[in-house]
Amino acid sequence: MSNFKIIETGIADLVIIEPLVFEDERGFFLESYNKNHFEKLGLKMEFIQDNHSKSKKGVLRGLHYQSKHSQGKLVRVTKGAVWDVAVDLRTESPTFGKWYGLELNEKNKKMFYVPEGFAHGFLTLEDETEFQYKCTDFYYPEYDSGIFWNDDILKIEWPISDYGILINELVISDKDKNLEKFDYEKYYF
Ligand SMILES: Cc1cn([C@H]2C[C@H](O)[C@@H](COP(=O)(O)OP(=O)(O)O[C@H]3O[C@@H](C)C(=O)[C@@H](O)[C@H]3O)O2)c(=O)[nH]c1=O
Repeated sequence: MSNFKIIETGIADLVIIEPLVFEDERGFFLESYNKNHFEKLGLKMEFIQDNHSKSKKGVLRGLHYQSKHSQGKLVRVTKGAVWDVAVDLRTESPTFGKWYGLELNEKNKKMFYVPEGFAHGFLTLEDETEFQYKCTDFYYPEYDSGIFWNDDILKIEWPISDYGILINELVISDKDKNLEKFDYEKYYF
């Protein structure tokens, strides 16, 4: 018996994790990580940094990766909602350059494991969205890298208008507005 259910995405190692939610008259309880249960499901990783960000609706963060010290990230939303995206940057992977996206929100309580060798980003769909994640490596600003969110080759289908967000009202950091294009010839990982 596991407290977690794994859903495959079609991209190797990139999985959706549904925690078992125990509800009662007080509210709910869930395990957001359990080393033993994860290992029994084939998810062997060691987390060494936890992060938490809060964003208003229409914020787009990403697509980020570290060129060295690549981070695996176990991501989830504890308040609000995001549309979360991972891009396979593993040069030898049959799905190199492919992306997968899904909604993570406080109701569905889904988690997403984005392994090392991927770029990651998200769009917030509600105000006051809180995003929390565990990482398998530390943050190294000198290796902080990324790919432009609206890259012509990746063609990520961000559900911007579906949520009544106007493209020219997206809130994106200056750093993220100036990220590189995706390059099939580049060796990422
Ligand atoms: C990511 C990070 C940032 N910082 C600092 C640097 C900067 O001054 C401030 C904000 O950083 P950023 O603008 O890079 O934050 P943000 O855009 O939220 O970065 C995050 O985006 C998502 C999509 C990811 O996948 C994460 O791994 C991370 O890259 O926080 C840390 O001190 N440690 C960290 O681990």
